[in-house]
Amino acid sequence: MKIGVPTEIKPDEYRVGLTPGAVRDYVAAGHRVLVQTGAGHGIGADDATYVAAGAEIVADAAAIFAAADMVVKVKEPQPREWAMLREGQILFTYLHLAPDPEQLDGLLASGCSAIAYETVTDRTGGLPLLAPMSEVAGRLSIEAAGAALKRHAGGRGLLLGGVPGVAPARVVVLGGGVVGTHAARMAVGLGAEVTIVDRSIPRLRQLDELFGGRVRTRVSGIAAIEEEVAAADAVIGAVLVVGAAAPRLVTRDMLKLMKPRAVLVDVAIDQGGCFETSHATTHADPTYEVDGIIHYCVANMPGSVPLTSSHALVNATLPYGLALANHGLDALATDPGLMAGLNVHRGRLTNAPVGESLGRAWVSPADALAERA
Ligand SMILES: NC(=O)C1=CN([C@@H]2O[C@H](COP(=O)(O)OP(=O)(O)OC[C@H]3O[C@@H](n4cnc5c(N)ncnc54)[C@H](O)[C@@H]3O)[C@@H](O)[C@H]2O)C=CC1
Ligand SMILES: CC(=O)C(=O)O
Ligand SMILES: [Mg+2]
Repeated sequence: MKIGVPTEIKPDEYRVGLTPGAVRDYVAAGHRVLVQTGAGHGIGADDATYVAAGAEIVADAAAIFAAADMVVKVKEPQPREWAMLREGQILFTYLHLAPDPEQLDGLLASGCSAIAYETVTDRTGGLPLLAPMSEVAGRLSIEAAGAALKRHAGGRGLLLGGVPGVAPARVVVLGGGVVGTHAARMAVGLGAEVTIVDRSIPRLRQLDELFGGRVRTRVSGIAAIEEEVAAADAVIGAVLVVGAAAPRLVTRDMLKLMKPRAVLVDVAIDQGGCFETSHATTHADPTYEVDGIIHYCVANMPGSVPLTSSHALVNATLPYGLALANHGLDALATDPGLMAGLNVHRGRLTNAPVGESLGRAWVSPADALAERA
């Protein structure tokens, strides 16, 4: 199979879909890998390094999309990329379709088969291709909160950990999954007072054990969220309902209860955001203010640490990518977790939560594959 790796074009996105190390594995398995010139710039891997790994360098994205049987990316395709996808081609990348009907229409019109990293599942129901970036984003979320809390940045002027004799900041984490756990770990490490809110009581039990009583835990609900948000200096939005638009847990009215210049970091913004007042921002201009509350809503947080992130992502995607390269879409039939990743196939939407979030018709991936092989 011909594997295409275009340069990422989302603003301030420095990750790359395949590292030179991963290229070696594809080439060793008998595949050709076409890499756009400069695609590895953000991780310090120049064209010569990719060539040494066995890749062929291609001048532009159009040539990659024209030649590749499978395009391997990081971020959701941008409008000029939808236009280059075609029938029979596999797209393997993050998609985050629930808040993005225009992208869905672009993918449906292309006829491609699009597999979303964020809906691939493993045997335990975990999200193996989302988890590494959630680890990164969870850790970064506390750095973002700490930066936004600084007075010159518009925040309350508070140090997350305080100092002896002065109370630390109160950090509330909504959602105790991968992002939430890694955010809590960083916040606890810095000495902040941390509360994790989740709708799953078994998950809260695990977190209580994991942190040895060093975090407070609360069951999610309107009253609990209102109380916690009112007391918080920083709130990290880290909830997920797989594939679906994020639940809007913090309403605009709740902002009025908050301390002036407190900070909201909406990591869940890639699924539409869990604060009513969230809209996506960029690394170049990451924050804005609503009713005196600072919002940070960067949808590609791991893109700012591409060396860590590209390697962590490719470590996880490589076995799945190789299975697709070796067997094409037949790889889905033998791995129900990879089947769950199929969001679009030859003009059909194949993910139920995306369909329900957007009010669109959908069919199961297996039915779509059987109907339109
Ligand atoms: N902005 C960015 O750059 C990045 C964003 N993300 C996003 O972060 C979000 C979280 O991802 P993960 O931690 O991997 O998901 P996860 O599935 O590991 O954890 C989500 C948690 O949210 C909880 N939850 C769901 N509904 C809830 C509710 N109503 N109240 C309280 N808790 C609720 C679940 O029980 C679960 O524990 C996702 O939207 C993901 O795409 C991940 C990486 C990078
Ligand atoms: C998961 C995601 O949105 C990212 O890594 O950018
Ligand atoms: Mg997006």
